[in-house]
Order: sequence, then structure tokens, then C-alpha cells
Amino acid sequence: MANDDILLSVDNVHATYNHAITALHGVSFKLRRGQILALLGANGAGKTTTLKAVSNLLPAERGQVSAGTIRFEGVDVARRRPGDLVRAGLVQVLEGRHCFRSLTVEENLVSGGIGRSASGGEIKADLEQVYGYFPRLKEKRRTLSGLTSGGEQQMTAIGRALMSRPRLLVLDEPSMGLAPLVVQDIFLTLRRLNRDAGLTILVAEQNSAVALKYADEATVLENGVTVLAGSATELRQREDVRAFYLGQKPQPLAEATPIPAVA
Ligand SMILES: Nc1ncnc2c1ncn2[C@@H]1O[C@H](COP(=O)(O)OP(=O)(O)OP(=O)(O)O)[C@@H](O)[C@H]1O
Repeated sequence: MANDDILLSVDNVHATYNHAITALHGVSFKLRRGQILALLGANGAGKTTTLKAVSNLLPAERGQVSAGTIRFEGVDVARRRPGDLVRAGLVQVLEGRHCFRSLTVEENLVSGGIGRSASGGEIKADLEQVYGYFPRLKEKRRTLSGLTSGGEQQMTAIGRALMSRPRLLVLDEPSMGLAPLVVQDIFLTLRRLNRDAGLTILVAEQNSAVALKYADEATVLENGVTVLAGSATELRQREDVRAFYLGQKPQPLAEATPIPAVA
């Protein structure tokens, strides 16, 4: 893999909360430009902690990366404040969507562009692009976000992230609490953003079936450790992944079969 191709590299990352709870002890993966990478794992596997480490958000929760490195475009993210990472193109949509409930959908979207010094015309053009990807948001643009559905709030949160023109969009469980058709709709739009606009995407998901359907590559975490990585097609075909992550047998991979270490 040529180094220039790699947008994000996570190397043997360990992370703790309160200097006491070890949430990650050996997470590694690489994300190439223009790809969608799914981070899979059960409850508590360490997906959210990994994403927060990538965006350098752990210190806000008394957490820290205690070993290993994370590089975005070759630069160690630990050296950059979260706001600087956003301006550099690394933007995260946090778990739970977090829209401003008392602002309209459009005001939420515009708030995503505030960090970069864009002209009114640029903001308008970006808004139209977001509406092109999410026509539902255009219909709801004057509605308070708190009065929109969970799916519309997820679309608003993604649209708001797009307004800052990311190069890497990081999403934490976008499917959470949404109906299957809405989830398909959101993932189809993510794939359009990836294929048409070349947006690189890192998405943590418990819904392995949908994530493996739309991702190019996937990495599986168990108890804070990377246990498996490969193309989404390869993973979909593996017996152990089908059994545990696609819903047939309640046994984590590490207990099911010995798994070769990830390079
Ligand atoms: N703010 C925090 N303070 C202390 N421990 C935490 C904190 N956040 C997460 N943890 C612990 O870190 C471990 C990994 O949690 P994390 O939320 O990263 O997993 P996850 O794979 O995202 O799970 P879920 O799918 O349930 O969100 C868990 O044991 C969790 O209890």
C-alpha cells in the first residue's frame, strides 16, 4: 500500500479512561483515500473510543491514548486540537446525532460551515449540495430539528458535517435506533458521497450486515483489540463472521477460532 494513499493510520493504539480503565489495548488499521472502512464490534468492543481517539476527543472525557499513534495525512492527531482537525478535514458525526433541537434543520446545517471562513455564496452552494444528497432535508429545512424524526436528525447531523467540507467523514453508529429502510437510505447516500464526491469514510457500526454491504474494507474489534481485518467481501464470506456478526451464533471470534494477528 503506497504511503500517499493512506489518509488515516491507526497503529497499535492503547487508550484508558481516568488512568484506570483500559478501553483499547492494540487497535490497528489503515484507511486508504476514497475508501469506506467499517469498524465492527459488539457493545463495549471499543469502537466509540477508537473514533474519539481519531478525532482527539478523548481528553474531554478524561481519556487518553496511552500508547500507539494515529496519523491523519501523516500528522500525529495527538498534536492537533479537535477544532484544528476539523479545519484539516477530519470531521466526526458523534453517536446519538446531537442536533441543536431548537434550531431549524437549515440553521443546523449552516452551523456546520461556520468554522471555515466561507462567503454567503459558498455556504448557499454547499447547502444546495447537501439538499441534493438529502432531499428530505430540503423539505424540512424550516422545521425545528427537535421536531424531526430520528432518521432526519441523522441526515441533519451528516449534512452539518458535510458543510465543513470534510476529507474524512467519521460516523459513530449512524444506524442506531433507525428503521431498516431509513438505514439503507442513509448508507446508500454515504456510498454516493463516497463514489461521486470521493469522500473517505470511517464508520463504526454494530449493524454488521449493512456496514459490510456498503464498506470496501472492515476491521473487527473485540475487547479493545483488532482481531480481524480485510475486504468487506472477504469478511462477509467468512464462516466465523457470518456466525457471530451476521447473527447466527453468540460467540465472539477470538473464542471461536484462533485468528492470525493483523499486520
Ligand atoms: N467516558 C468513559 N469513561 C470510562 N469508561 C468508558 C467511557 N467510555 C467508554 N468506556 C469504557 O470503554 C470500553 C469501550 O467502550 P466503547 O464505548 O468505546 O465501546 P463501543 O464498541 O463503542 O460500544 P457501544 O457499541 O456500546 O457504543 C467499555 O468498557 C466502556 O465501558
